[in-house]
Amino acid sequence: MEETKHYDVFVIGTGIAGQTAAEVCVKNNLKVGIADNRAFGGTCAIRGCDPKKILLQFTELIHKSQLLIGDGVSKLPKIKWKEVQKFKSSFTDAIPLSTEKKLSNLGIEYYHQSPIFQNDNQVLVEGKLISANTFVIATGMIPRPLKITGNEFLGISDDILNLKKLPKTVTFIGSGYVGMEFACMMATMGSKVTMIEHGSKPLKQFDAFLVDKLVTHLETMGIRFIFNAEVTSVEKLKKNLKVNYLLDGKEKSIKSSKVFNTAGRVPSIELLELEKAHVKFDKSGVLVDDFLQSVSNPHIYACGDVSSKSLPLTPLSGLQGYVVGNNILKANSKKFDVPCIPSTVFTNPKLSSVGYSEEEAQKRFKNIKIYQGDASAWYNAKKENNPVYAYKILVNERTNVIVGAHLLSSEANETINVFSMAIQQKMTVLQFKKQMFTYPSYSSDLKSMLKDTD
Ligand SMILES: Cc1cc2nc3c(=O)[nH]c(=O)nc-3n(C[C@H](O)[C@H](O)[C@H](O)COP(=O)(O)OP(=O)(O)OC[C@H]3O[C@@H](n4cnc5c(N)ncnc54)[C@H](O)[C@@H]3O)c2cc1C
Ligand SMILES: NC(=O)c1ccc[n+]([C@@H]2O[C@H](COP(=O)([O-])OP(=O)(O)OC[C@H]3O[C@@H](n4cnc5c(N)ncnc54)[C@H](O)[C@@H]3O)[C@@H](O)[C@H]2O)c1
Repeated sequence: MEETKHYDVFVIGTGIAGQTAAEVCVKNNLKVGIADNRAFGGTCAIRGCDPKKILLQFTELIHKSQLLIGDGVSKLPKIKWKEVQKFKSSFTDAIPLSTEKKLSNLGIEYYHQSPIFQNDNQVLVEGKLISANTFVIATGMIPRPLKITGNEFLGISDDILNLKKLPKTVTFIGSGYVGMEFACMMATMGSKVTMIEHGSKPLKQFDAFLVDKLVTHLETMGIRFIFNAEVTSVEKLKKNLKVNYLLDGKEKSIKSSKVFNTAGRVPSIELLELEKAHVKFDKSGVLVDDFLQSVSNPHIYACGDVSSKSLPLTPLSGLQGYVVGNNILKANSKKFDVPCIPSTVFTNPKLSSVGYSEEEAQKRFKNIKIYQGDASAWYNAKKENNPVYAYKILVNERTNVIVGAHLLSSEANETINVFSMAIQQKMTVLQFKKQMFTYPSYSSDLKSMLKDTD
């Protein structure tokens, strides 16, 4: 007979969503347990946003220097990749232990295994049968395995982040956020990069006018894009990997020393045996209602990337963890309203977006006004010799309220936050133009983007 244990709340997953939900509950005197089957700390801190940005700051240094060669820069900085990796590891290596310490100090008991549901309110973990009044599923997402021969030769984003040296040639299958960011990083560092995408363009969620400009720029950096292609298999050769694909019905192939699967991520639910707990799920994740409670089992909530109501972004996962914690404490008192959430693809230049896309705004409002332009001749871009700078701002014509902003620039990840606040505050163009910004700065350009041209 297994040892049994009971918790008020048992959380599965120690990423931002799971940690936030657990913390809210334990700070309100509930008995909380948590489990993770990998090192504690989650994707963002160990295998995602944070280590990625550490690596990218070095490639950004190279990119900025490349643009200024002959105008004051005579030689590109020499990046020692081994040292870069060591620096990055000094952040990531510390996360698991500090997370365990934090959980322990809060009085949360933890387990290092994937729990397996036994029934509606019991799991088996580390040989213990654990019951809880409420379970929180916060297991995030994992790369979607490609069902092709040779899938085992493909690397994933974890492998890219830990590369000991940069490959001379590299192919990415899939050109979403992950593929585009790492392709840009490696191309800047001198790798010959090919992107194979089954759609007709990359970054489908982003504004086409800006995506086209980004792609054109990345092509001038040497990245080769192959669109509308279906990868059929990957073969291991003596030195290289060979990717076979179909393009316009013709069989083609490309060789490179590394190939990465960047074709999207799927909810990490396979090991949990959710069927035994009557938890409904589909390809979007655990099906939840507006309170982030399972639609089929009231003992269970889901938050973060794994919930059907998430957009896989760190700030949203944290917010969902907070909502779940509060709904456990105060019987479904907080609905999860999708906030106005900005997002950035960290390429060079960066592509950022907040609020409605042009297509969404067209559907939602009778008339919209579009402020769109190429700002590469503006001072900010020119002082960097940066050939790419563009924008599209959407305004509800009836009310003059700003409803969407899309930016492509070296500082778009910061300036998009200004538009995010404006949209949340339902600012009109006039109110926005009354704001004062520092000069010279990319923020000071934002008002100029809202100038009437006629
Ligand atoms: C390469 C990369 C770069 C990214 N960059 C950004 C960025 O710049 N900005 C941004 O906003 N977002 C970024 N994201 C997305 C962001 O990392 C996620 O949205 C966020 O980490 C999700 O948090 P979470 O808590 O929901 O899940 P996670 O952080 O993934 O945590 C889930 C935890 O559950 C554990 N787990 C999984 N299955 C089980 C199981 N069966 N049993 C027990 N434990 C389990 C995992 O080990 C993990 O620790 C990036 C993602 C990747 C992959
Ligand atoms: N900067 C950020 O905020 C950031 C960075 C990385 C990831 N993320 C989050 O993680 C999520 C996952 O990112 P991702 O890049 O893994 O997925 P994604 O869904 O953004 O992109 C996957 C791409 O692969 C393509 N694809 C799918 N199957 C394919 C196939 N068989 N062959 C060729 N191409 C194929 C898709 O058409 C798409 O363009 C994102 O939605 C994002 O929310 C965010």
